[in-house]
Amino acid sequence: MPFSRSNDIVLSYRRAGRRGAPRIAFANSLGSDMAIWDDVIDELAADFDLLLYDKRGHGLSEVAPAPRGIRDHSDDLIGLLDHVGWQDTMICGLSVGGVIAMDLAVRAPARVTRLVLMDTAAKIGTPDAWNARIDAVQDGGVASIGEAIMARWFSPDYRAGQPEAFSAWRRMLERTPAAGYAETCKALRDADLTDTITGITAPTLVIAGENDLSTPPALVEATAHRIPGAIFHIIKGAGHLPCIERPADVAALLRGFANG
Ligand SMILES: O=C(O)CC1=CCC(=O)O1
Repeated sequence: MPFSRSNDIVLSYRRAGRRGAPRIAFANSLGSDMAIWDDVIDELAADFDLLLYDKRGHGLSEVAPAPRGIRDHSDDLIGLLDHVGWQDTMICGLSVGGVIAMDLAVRAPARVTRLVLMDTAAKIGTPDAWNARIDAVQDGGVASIGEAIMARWFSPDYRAGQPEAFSAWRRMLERTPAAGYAETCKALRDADLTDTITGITAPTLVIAGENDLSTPPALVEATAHRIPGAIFHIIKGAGHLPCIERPADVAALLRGFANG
C-alpha cells in the first residue's frame, strides 16, 4: 500500500486499472475508507487509470493534529494528485468526498476535467446536528453512533440480503478514529459551497441513491441545479453508498460520462 506526504499529512492511497488510460480519482464519504469503491474499480479497471485514497483521519491515513476545514481536504487531494503526477483528472466524490471534489473544482478548475458528485450537497446537515454527532463520537467513539449511521447508509434490502457484507461495512465505520471522524464532521459543519459551486466549469454528473436518508435525492438535485449544465441521475434502489449497493450502475454511469 503506497503512502504520500503532502500538505503536512500522510495519506494512504492505491493505484488501480491501466496506466495511461483515462483517469478517475475517487474521494470517500465520512466514516469510510477506499474499500467502498472496490466493486466499481473491478468494473472499470480494464479501461481506466484509477486513484483511490483514505482522506485524513480515515483508514490508514494520518489524523490531523489540529482542526481543519474542507479546504485542507481539497489541498490534500491536490497534493496527492501532484504526488502521482496527475495534472488533471476526472474526480468522483461521494458525500463529504463530493464536497471536497466541488471545492477542488472551484479552486483549481484546471485539475478537474470532469466532475462526478454522488450523494452529496453544497451544504450537508445543520450545525446543531453536527455538533451533537461530534459530542457523541468524542464521548463514546464512532461505535456509539454505528447503528444510527448504518440505518442511514444502507437500504433495508441490503441489510437483510447481505448480512455479512453489512456487518463488515459496519466494522469499517466503527474502526474510524474518533478524532478523525469528529474533525471531518467539523469540516462538514463549517462548509457551505452553495454560492461558490455556481462557478464550476467542469462538465458535471450528479448522482443520488433513490433511498438515501443522509443526503436525500431532493437535496442532491438542488445542488445539481446550481452547477451550470450539470446532469442529474437517480440510481434506483440504492441508499447513501451506491458504489456498494449498485456498483455496476455506478460504473456504467462513470464510463458513459467519461466517454461522453
Ligand atoms: O454519515 C452520514 O450521515 C452520511 C454522511 C454525511 C456526510 C458524509 O460524508 O456521509
